[in-house]
Parts: sequence; C-alpha cells; structure tokens
Amino acid sequence: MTISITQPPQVAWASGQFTNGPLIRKSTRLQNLTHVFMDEKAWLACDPQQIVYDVEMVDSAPIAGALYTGVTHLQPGKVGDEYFMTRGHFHAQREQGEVYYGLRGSGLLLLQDEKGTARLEPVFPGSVHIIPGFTAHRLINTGNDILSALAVWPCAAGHDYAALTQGFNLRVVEEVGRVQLKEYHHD
Ligand SMILES: O=P(O)(O)OC[C@H]1O[C@H](O)[C@H](O)[C@@H](O)[C@@H]1O
Ligand SMILES: [Fe+2]
Repeated sequence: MTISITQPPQVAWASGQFTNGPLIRKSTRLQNLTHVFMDEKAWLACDPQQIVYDVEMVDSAPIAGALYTGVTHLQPGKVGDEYFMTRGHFHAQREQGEVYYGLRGSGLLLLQDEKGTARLEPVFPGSVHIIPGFTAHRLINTGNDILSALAVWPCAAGHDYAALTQGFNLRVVEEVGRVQLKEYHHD
C-alpha cells in the first residue's frame, strides 16, 4: 500500500490570500464593466484600467460532481454614487446553488430571483451565505477596505451574464455619507 500526503491549497482567513495550490487569477477592470453601473457619464470619467475586483480560484478539473473554490477581492470605491460591485450572474444551470463566506471588509450580497425580487444580506468576516438555485448574485463593497469573500460552487453551474442585461433591480449608493438602497429599472 502506498500512502501519499498531498499538500492542499491554503487560504489565509483574514485576507483571503491563497499561499499554495494551483491557482487561476482574473482581474476585472472598470473597462470590462460596460453598462453595469447606473451612471454612464461617471463610469466614462473613471480610469478604465482601474481594477474593481480580482478572483483567485483553485484550478480544479471540472469533472462531473466537482466543486470550485475561489476568493473574490472587491476594491472599495464608487462610480458616481454607486458602490463598486461585481458584475453578478445567474448560473447557466439555473438550479445550481453556491455558498459564499465573508472573510474581510464589509458589504452586501445582492440576491435576485427570476421574478426580479431582490434581497440583501450583509457580508462581514465569518458571514455564511447560502445562495439557492435560480438566484442571481452580486457582491457590493460598501466599506472603506477590500471586501473578500470565499465561494464554493459546482463546476457544472456555469455563468449566465446575458440574462441580467436589464441589470439588478436594486442598487446600493452612498448619499450624504450613508448607504442607501434604490429601486432601479432599466429603460
Ligand atoms: O462572475 P462575476 O459576477 O464577475 O463574479 C466574480 C466571481 O465571483 C465569485 O467568486 C463566483 O463564485 C465566481 O463564479 C465569479 O466568477
Ligand atoms: Fe455564482
């Protein structure tokens, strides 16, 4: 019998930084987020090269039944008065869920079902978010520090961005120094 000990990937809980493991990294910049923020003029006035979020995920084989693990690091900032956020998506395989764990910073997880009903959960170090199937999800950074959250999701889930071209119905903005929610419908 041969026994082998394999070093697993390691993540530092306080920062969400991986220190080991086969990793894939992807940066999303303001220029990649066309029609994502409400204020088009403010978006055009921003530095297109500015990174909004980085995703670092464990490079695992997408075989049947497998899961992906990754950390999203969302920068603090705003476009106009709207806080930085991820693009957000439905899963291509709609029934597939996902789990997010807040690691650092503070923000909101926006969840929107297929009828367009939206709700929010606060994200903070240690928060656990069960994202059901048939639910679009987006992270929003309402704090002054990087918001980092670890995600675990089925490889089979895939991403469907096109289904959200009308955007999310709920927007999170800063008004007179406070976090405010706004209903928003694309015309
Ligand atoms: O795909 P986005 O909406 O840009 O979000 C960025 C990433 O956030 C999380 O880490 C999800 O688990 C990933 O599947 C997703 O790709
Ligand atoms: Fe997802």
